[in-house]
Amino acid sequence: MTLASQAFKGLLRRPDLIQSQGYIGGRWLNALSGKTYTIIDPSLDAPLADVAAMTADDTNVAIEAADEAFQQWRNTTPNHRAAILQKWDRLLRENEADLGLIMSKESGKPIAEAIGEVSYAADYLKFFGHECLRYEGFMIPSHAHGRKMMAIRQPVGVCAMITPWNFPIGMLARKVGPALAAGCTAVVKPAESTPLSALAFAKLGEEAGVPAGVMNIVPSAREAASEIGRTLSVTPTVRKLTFTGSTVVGKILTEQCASTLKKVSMELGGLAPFIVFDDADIPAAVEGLVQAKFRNTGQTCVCPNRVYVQAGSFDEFSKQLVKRVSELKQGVAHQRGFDLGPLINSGAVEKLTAVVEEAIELGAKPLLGATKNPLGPAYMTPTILTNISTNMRVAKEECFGPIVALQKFETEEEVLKAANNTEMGLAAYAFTQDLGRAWRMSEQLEAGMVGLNVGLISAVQAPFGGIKQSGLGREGSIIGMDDYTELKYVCMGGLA
Ligand SMILES: NC(=O)c1ccc[n+]([C@@H]2O[C@H](COP(=O)([O-])OP(=O)(O)OC[C@H]3O[C@@H](n4cnc5c(N)ncnc54)[C@H](O)[C@@H]3O)[C@@H](O)[C@H]2O)c1
Ligand SMILES: O=C[C@H](O)CS(=O)(=O)O
Repeated sequence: MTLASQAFKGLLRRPDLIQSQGYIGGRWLNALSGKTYTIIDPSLDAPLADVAAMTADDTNVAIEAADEAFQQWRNTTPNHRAAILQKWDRLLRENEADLGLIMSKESGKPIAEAIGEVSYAADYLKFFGHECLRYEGFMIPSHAHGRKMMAIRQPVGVCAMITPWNFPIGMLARKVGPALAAGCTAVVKPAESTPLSALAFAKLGEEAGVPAGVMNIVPSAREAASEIGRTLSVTPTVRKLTFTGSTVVGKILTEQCASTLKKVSMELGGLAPFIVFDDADIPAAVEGLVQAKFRNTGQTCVCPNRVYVQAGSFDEFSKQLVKRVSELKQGVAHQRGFDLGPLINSGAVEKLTAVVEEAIELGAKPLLGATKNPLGPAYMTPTILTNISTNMRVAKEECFGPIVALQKFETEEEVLKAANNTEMGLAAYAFTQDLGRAWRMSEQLEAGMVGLNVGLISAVQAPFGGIKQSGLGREGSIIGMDDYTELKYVCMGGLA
């Protein structure tokens, strides 16, 4: 009995969704090296599965398979592609309980959120399974008799996709959906911590009718990530690379892709400001912060990382926030009834614990938490700090975990300057009941996305992405296919 079959024994309606091999050219394959690596269940700090440890050699096979498949897939009709995406959508929803459990055990995401992510991923397939039916070029008024002028859209070709562990199916569907809808093919490198979700996604894609080679999954251990990334970046056959992850890796990939001048889209790190004005609905602002900050136990790119509360409401807001966060239940991610799970691994806890300790050494005061969590090495206690100064790491670094650093401000001008004083610009939030201020915040906050009086903003129909060093391009929405197509101008003469 394999490690995975033991770990998931009796838990899945579809045990065959657990795949430990890579998926290349429509075949489930071991790594060419024959090697595997072991992933961990962070809730239990226990081995979960042995997975094919693929490398650049396997990636080259996948690129060839995607290129071969592209020659046919590009010529399919939008209706054909739409039917497959819409069936895939249905299969994800039919199997959301199993997919959620798989994701929860490999990532530590609370089970209700994991199942919710499966629905979010299915929404992307549904959305682009309809978008591709209406996606068109345009006719252009001719300046001369006897001519017809038009612009047509054509698929870019083979697309490389590198995805993170915090939304292992959502981020994958956000890329695969528009790419396949446009007629492109894909080579996917999932995060080393969460390969099972990507492989289960591919298993259902196979059942939905995705042809061999159209989507290829190359699982790999962390030490192979850079060689696989380089291979995807420098191989001319790959015409686009889309990445979701940290800014530091995004810069490496963007630089590598310059050698073949690929299209790149980058969904990178965040450092979201969360601003609460005195005129805000304070209970609603507290709830909005809890929803935005503690989703996935604080491990999302759009989590607030800097919380600014105006002086007149600071004490009341702090009191209500401490009470609300104290009510959050933390436990084993794949068991129902918990709001918070572990972080992705014990290393993340060690990194964030050092950030909290540094802040306290520099004068920060813990209102809640800042204590060792007895649940296990990957668990971090929800922590609220006040008396924050801007030289603290907690005030200027992306803290991927359940840490809130509260900062007081006096004026709108002061907080806007502080909020924009960063090279990051993914999401930003402001709570105010003054309409003029709401518009000033939405227009002057330097971010790709702004939430006004709301903490949860992500949606498939919205353009998702950042500015400055939080990314390049947008995913989702009616423009979500643009980066997977080339616009070709056609001028037809001789028609007089
Ligand atoms: N903007 C968004 O939509 C979004 C969404 C989720 C996560 N993120 C960001 O991702 C970060 C956390 O996720 P993470 O820890 O998985 O990020 P990460 O950058 O460490 O890893 C992301 C992916 O890149 C791969 N990778 C790592 N080094 C690589 C290299 N040299 N070449 C090629 N691939 C490489 C990893 O294996 C993984 O698949 C945070 O900064 C978060 O803000 C952004
Ligand atoms: O980490 C952030 C992802 O983009 C997830 S979501 O789109 O905000 O749900």
